[in-house]
Amino acid sequence: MQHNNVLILDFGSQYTQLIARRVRELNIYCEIYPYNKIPKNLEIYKAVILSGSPNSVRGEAVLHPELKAIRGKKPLLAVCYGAQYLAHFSGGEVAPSDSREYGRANLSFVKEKEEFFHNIYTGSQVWMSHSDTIKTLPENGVLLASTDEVKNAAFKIEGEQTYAIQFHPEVYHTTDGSQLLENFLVHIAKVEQDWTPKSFVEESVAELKEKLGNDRVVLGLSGGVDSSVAAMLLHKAIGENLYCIFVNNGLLRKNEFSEVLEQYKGMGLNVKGVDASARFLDALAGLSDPEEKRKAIGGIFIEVFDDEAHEISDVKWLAQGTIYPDIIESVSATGGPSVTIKSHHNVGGLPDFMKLKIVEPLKALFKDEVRRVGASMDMDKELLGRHPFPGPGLAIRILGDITAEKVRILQEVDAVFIGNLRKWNLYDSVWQAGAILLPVNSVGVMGDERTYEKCVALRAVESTDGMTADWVNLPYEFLQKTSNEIINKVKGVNRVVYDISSKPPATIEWE
Ligand SMILES: Nc1ncnc2c1ncn2[C@@H]1O[C@H](COP(=O)(O)OP(=O)(O)OP(=O)(O)O)[C@@H](O)[C@H]1O
Ligand SMILES: O=c1[nH]c(=O)c2[nH+]cn([C@@H]3O[C@H](COP(=O)(O)O)[C@@H](O)[C@H]3O)c2[nH]1
Ligand SMILES: NC(=O)CC[C@H](N)C(=O)O
Ligand SMILES: [Mg+2]
Repeated sequence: MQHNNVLILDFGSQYTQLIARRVRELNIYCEIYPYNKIPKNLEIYKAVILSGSPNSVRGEAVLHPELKAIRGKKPLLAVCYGAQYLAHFSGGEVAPSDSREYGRANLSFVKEKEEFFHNIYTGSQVWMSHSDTIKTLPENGVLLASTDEVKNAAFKIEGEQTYAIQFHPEVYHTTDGSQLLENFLVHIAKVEQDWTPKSFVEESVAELKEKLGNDRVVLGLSGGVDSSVAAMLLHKAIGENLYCIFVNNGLLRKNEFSEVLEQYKGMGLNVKGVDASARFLDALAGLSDPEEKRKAIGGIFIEVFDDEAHEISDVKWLAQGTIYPDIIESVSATGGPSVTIKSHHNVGGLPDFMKLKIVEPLKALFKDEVRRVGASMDMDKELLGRHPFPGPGLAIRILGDITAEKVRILQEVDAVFIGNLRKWNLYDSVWQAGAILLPVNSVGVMGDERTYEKCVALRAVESTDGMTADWVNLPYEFLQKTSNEIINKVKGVNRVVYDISSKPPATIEWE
């Protein structure tokens, strides 16, 4: 994209995505690349940021970026590991600090009249997370700020637009972090703040027109935010050549298939609803292992898509609502293999027999940006505010094997829970919510009779991107009413529990 573009080089810090978010919040476009996969077309980047890292510049696991084409040639901001790297390999010294420094600190010295610290003063709170410390500055280093514990908390290199900070401007607890990034990017590097949802729509539509021409495209539409926004963008670009397919996998929420189809009617999209519930339920029969269930569902999704694509003559492309976190998660900074926690049904590419090319118009956006892009196209607020819902649907919320009866029970429970969240005006303050059907029966007493029925768990989390999450402190009264209503209304359930686990160590979905 021909924007004022910022390059973030990732050394594996858990905060790299946050740097990108903070930069985007300044309406500046940026991209993350692994430190050892620096893009060749460097001319499009107006500034470069080096992230932190779990590695140490002193150990054998030091990560060496190739900075020849960057250092001294482009404005450069080095954070934590990045700062240590600049110090250690340019004539300074990095050593283990006497005590590890995690958490809050305050700037005790800030060099006056420095553009880098414009509007930031002594006392400003910063967030530290390091165990090495910069003992001496590199050649031509000029001290810009200190804390009580860390003398060399910020420095610049005389004669270059190179700045380095030991603390993390990207985390919320660094109070003036955004100001600092603005000082560097806008005031020093002169990057323009021209990246807005509206400009994104205009440019994407133009790019899609160019790329797709008169080709036909199929898109899996799920009723969720990502695929709906992707559909609107594509529709603007290629109109009737976009064929949307919404699959009823029999694992959707109660009435979701018909409601979502209805909702799409007003949007001018060309949507086909395909009821494949029997195929999915057949494929799932007898499976109770979470990964086996996920793989079976992924397989049927592909079969259904393939069948549908064959119905339309001359389809060339498959469009997907993939978003940025999906991409970043699959590239590891250090190139090492990361373990598979869950096989997402939509990740992993297409089998060879499907000869379609992939188009992913949202692959550079975070979820909240997708919502803003949707809003700038005047899409329905309710649709944009929908909680994420996993493609494998209720199958990963019914622990163990799946039967039509279990799906029915869970649909009813979920409908009461989500309905009540809406009634109590809690829906929008929760990032995602759902109910889980547990594979246990427990004893109860209803109308003087013994029952031996199912137990359900309710889960509601707050999060920004689903990578980490915490359970929501829902009002007791809400939980009480909801639990009552579920047990009274849903035959087969006699116990309700509330999940109070954060992610990590738990995940949002139970399977
Ligand atoms: N029932 C479905 N029918 C057709 N395609 C689907 C269905 N469920 C999921 N998909 C496809 O899988 C992709 C990934 O699903 P995912 O849930 O991550 O995104 P989403 O549904 O678009 O948005 P959200 O995260 O808000 O639920 C979707 O973008 C869509 O292309
Ligand atoms: O489209 C999807 N296909 C999947 O296979 C899948 N698995 C989990 N999720 C959603 O991802 C987010 C994180 O979920 P976990 O904490 O359970 O990994 C949560 O928002 C989950 O709902 C999925 N979405
Ligand atoms: N957050 C970081 O970048 C830490 C850098 C280095 N691993 C240290 O512990 O000092
Ligand atoms: Mg979804």
